[in-house]
Amino acid sequence: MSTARRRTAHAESILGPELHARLPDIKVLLVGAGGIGCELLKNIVLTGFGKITLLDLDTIDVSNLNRQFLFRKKDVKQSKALVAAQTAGSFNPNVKITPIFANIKDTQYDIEWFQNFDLVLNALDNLDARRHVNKMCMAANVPLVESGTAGYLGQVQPLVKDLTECFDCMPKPTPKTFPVCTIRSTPSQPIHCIVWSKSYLMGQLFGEDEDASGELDEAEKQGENAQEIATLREQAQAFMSVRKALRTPSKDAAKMVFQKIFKSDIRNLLAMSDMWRSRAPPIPLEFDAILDDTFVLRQNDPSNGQNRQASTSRAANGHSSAIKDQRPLSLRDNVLLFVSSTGRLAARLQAGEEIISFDKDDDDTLDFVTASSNLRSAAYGIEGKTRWEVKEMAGNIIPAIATTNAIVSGLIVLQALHLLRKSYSSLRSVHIHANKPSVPLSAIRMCPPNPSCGVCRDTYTKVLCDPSRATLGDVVKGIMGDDTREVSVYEDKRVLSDPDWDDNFERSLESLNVSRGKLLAIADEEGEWGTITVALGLLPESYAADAPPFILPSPLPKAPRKPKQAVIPDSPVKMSTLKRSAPTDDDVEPSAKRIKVDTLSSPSKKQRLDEDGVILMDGVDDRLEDDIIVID
Ligand SMILES: Nc1ncnc2c1ncn2[C@@H]1O[C@H](COP(=O)(O)OP(=O)(O)OP(=O)(O)O)[C@@H](O)[C@H]1O
Ligand SMILES: [Zn+2]
Repeated sequence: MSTARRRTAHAESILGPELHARLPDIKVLLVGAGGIGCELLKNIVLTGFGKITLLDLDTIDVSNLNRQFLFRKKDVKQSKALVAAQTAGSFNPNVKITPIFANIKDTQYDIEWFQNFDLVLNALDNLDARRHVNKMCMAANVPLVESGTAGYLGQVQPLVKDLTECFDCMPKPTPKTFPVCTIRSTPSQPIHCIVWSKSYLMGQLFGEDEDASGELDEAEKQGENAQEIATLREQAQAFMSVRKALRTPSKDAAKMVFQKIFKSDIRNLLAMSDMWRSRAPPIPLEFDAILDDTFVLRQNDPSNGQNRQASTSRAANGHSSAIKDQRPLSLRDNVLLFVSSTGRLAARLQAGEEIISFDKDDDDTLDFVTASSNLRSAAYGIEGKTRWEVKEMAGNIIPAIATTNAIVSGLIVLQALHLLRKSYSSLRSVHIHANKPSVPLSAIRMCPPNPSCGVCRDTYTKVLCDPSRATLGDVVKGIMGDDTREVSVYEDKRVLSDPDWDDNFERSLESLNVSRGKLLAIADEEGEWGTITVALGLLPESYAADAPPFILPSPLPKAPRKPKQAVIPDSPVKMSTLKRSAPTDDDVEPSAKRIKVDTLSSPSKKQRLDEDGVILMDGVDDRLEDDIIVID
């Protein structure tokens, strides 16, 4: 037996000769080369897949090395796709892995590009990219295996257009929320202070210069304490001056920010005596006294974690074995960290960075959030957290478990093989509970598509065009042909026209920022007929310059009549309940209302908070599970 034969003997006997012989020619796209992606790449290479395209936008971080076994320390800062392809390529001399170091959302990865593949495997970590790939696969009619893990939990879901539900068939659960005043003025847990610092304070100081009044008006409408809202409004005004200080070279900017946030704002809140009848009032912090070690926060207060830490921190500092990030921080440590991180962030603003938002891997922002959330906690008598803990909580991290990734990756291959065999009745959505030995796996039959899904029920078609010359009207009228129904046209969440407003019809697609890779949705105004979604591609190079600047599909697509109503059973665990994926503004039902705009404005603060998994004002009783923000 030759070496090559011996290498594949097991795979061949498991797969059967027919499928085994096909695998070298199957073109598979693997999106993501992280925890699942590395494991899955190894699996598909060893199974015998021969033509693999591996795409990932990121570079290798030291923190990936504990579970992304295709990477070594020497590879840190290199492209994940390139290194993974190189390492796994050596496992099988017959495999061709094409690595791509890019974002799957880049417009060159359009429907035509997706149609090059027989199968797509997702190994992503965020909802936005997952939804994008789902849409592209539905439009290109390429089967997709979706997957995700969160600690001990995992899920694998094969998705086939017209046969199974797609990733977007079911609305995603709303993120966990906190009422506005819990975040803004009455925190009771460390997480409230962390969310305040990460989502509110960072935005106020280092984010876009915008007005919080809309959000506060809304809070007032919802019946929140009017006096409290008025105070919050005053605070918002005062933020303007500290924002300015941070943007001009000054030694005292950090102290000025400190005085405003931890002294005057707290004093203002204290003035509202009725707020503190049933709650312990916060204590304003004294900058100089803390640095001199003369500040007494709360005497004999057992809940005062940070005073306790203050007394032990000297000892902890002295311990050479103490791990920096896990060291308890005293009040003084937090003030020093606040000053240094505010200084670093201010320097970045002055060097031209316009907006700085929290990123758990950006030390300056992590230090700032650690220090400011701990200082706020101290003022409210809440225990402090170490930098390590803040990173976990603010980064919404559930520790990744290599075993769960390995189980998921194995199951992805099994589902992929069912798809290639077209044994659709064998397809299963599989849920993994790796910490429940009695029922570690549950397999569920696939649900049919949700008839009112705004993604997989669309009729997809393609128009090739020169976006600088073709107009919106060319495409819409061309696709509608002699059909005279009233339609609205959308690109993502933008409304480009509706039956009473067709001003954009004369404009070129380019001027509307609609080009290759974008999708135009033509929706029936009455909602009786399905939506036609047009994928835009480029004209062939040989196309005559004097011919019309677009090529319409032939025959023209016809959307089916929409069913009256749809009731689809929910599946027990949704991919979206799996963590480690930040929700985006897309985190709404697919058919949710769209915004009528010519140019998209920047997201509001409210929206940014939503993206962080926090919606202001909802359910006062919402609680956190294990101090982790379950965000989607
Ligand atoms: N839009 C995208 N295009 C291409 N690759 C993406 C996109 N979004 C996410 N990814 C990749 O998907 C992979 C997901 O892997 P994983 O969940 O293990 O995340 P990680 O970044 O490696 O680890 P962690 O987030 O836990 O530090 C990452 O390598 C990430 O770069
Ligand atoms: Zn769907």
